[in-house]
Amino acid sequence: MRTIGLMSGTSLDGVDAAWVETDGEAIGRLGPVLTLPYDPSLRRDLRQLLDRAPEMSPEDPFLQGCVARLTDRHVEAVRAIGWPADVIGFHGQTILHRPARPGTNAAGFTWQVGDAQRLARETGMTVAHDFRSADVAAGGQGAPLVPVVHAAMARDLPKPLAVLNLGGVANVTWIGADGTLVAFDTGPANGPLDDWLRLHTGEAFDRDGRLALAGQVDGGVMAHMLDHPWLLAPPPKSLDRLDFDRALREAGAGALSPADGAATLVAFAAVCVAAAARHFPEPPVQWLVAGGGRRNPAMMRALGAALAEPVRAVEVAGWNGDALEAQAFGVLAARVWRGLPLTFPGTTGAPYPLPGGRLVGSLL
Ligand SMILES: Nc1ncnc2c1ncn2[C@@H]1O[C@H](COP(=O)(O)OP(=O)(O)OP(=O)(O)O)[C@@H](O)[C@H]1O
Ligand SMILES: CC(=O)N[C@H]1[C@@H]2OC[C@@H](O2)[C@@H](O)[C@@H]1O[C@H](C)C(=O)O
Repeated sequence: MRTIGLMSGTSLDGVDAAWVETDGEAIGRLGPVLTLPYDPSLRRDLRQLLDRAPEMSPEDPFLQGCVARLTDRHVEAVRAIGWPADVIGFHGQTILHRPARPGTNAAGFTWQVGDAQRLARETGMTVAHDFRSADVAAGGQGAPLVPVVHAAMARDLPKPLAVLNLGGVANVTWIGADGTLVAFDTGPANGPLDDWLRLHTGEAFDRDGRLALAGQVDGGVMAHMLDHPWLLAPPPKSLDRLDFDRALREAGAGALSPADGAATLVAFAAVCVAAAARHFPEPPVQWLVAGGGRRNPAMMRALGAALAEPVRAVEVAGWNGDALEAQAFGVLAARVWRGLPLTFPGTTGAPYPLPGGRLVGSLL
C-alpha cells in the first residue's frame, strides 16, 4: 500500500510527514519526508492544552479551535508531500495520557486530539486514526506503538539491538535475536528541558546542547531523582509528557541556575535510559538513537557515559531519525487497514497481540 504517516509528537514543535510503501509488515519504497513547524501561537496553545486537559471537556471551544488549527496543518503536510496514498496514518496530538497503573483497578485513559474526518474530507484519502485507545481499553499502556515498526526496519541488523527515541519523552525498543520485543518509555527526554529553556531563555529548546554543556550536574537533585520508583518499575510502562514535572520540582530542580538545571535534566534523561537497560533480557550490541534529542551533543555525551554499549544516531543504519515516527505511522496505518496487531504483550502489556485504530473514508 501507499501510505502517508503523520506524527505530532510531545515536543509540540510541528507535524512530521512521510510517504512509505508497505504492507504493514515489510517496508518497501521510502518516499518524501518533511516537517511543518507549528507557529509559536499554536505551539503555546497546545502546551496550554497539556496543562488544562485533565479538567477539559471535549466540547471546550479553546480545545476545538486548537484541533481545527492542528488538523489544518496536517492537511497542509499531506498536500506538501504531494504523492498519492491509499491510507493516511494520523496519530493526532496526545494531550493527556493516563494508562492503567499495575496494581491499581482504575481504568486507563489516553487522549489524542485531531479531526480525522476533516483530514479525510480535505485530502480525499482514507485516514487511520485513534491508534492507542483499543490497547488502553484492553489494559495495555497504549504506548509505545512504534516498536513493531522498529523491528521491521531492523530486520537485517545485528541483534540484540536497542532503538531509542529521544522525543519529548524517550522510549526504547529492545529486539532480540529471535524477534522478541521488549519496549517501554524510559523517562523524560526533551520535554522538561524544552520547558526549562522557554522559562529561562525564551528559546524553544537548547540548540546543540549549549546551555547544558555550560552547566554542572547537581548531585542533590540527581540523588533525589534516582530514588524515583519509575526507574525500578518493570515494563510495561508509559508516560504522560508532564509526568516528571512535580518530582523534578520537589527534588529542587527549579532552584538551579539555568545552565546547571539544563545539565541536570540531560543527566537525568540519560540515567533513565541506563536504568531501562536493566529491564532488557540481555545487553544490546548497540543503541541506535532517533528523535530530536540525537541532535543534542550534551544528551549524546551523557548517554555515551551512562551506557556500556556503543550509542549511535540511526543514520548509521541508513534510517532517517527525524522521520522515523512519521514513517512508522504510515506502516501502522497499513496494519490498521489489514487488521494486523499494533500492540503486543512485550510492548504495551496488551493481553495478546492486539489490533487497533479506526478508519475514516473520504466520502463520510
Ligand atoms: N539541534 C538540536 N539541539 C538540541 N536539541 C534539539 C535539536 N534539534 C531538536 N532538538 C530537540 O528535539 C526535540 C524534538 O524532538 P522530536 O521531534 O523527536 O520530538 P517529538 O517527536 O515531538 O516527541 P515524541 O517522540 O516524544 O512524541 C526538540 O523539542 C528539541 O528539544
Ligand atoms: C501517549 C503518547 O503519545 N506517547 C508517545 C510519547 O512520545 C514518545 C513516547 O511518549 C512514546 O511512548 C509515544 O510515542 C511514540 C510515537 C510511540 O507510541 O511509539
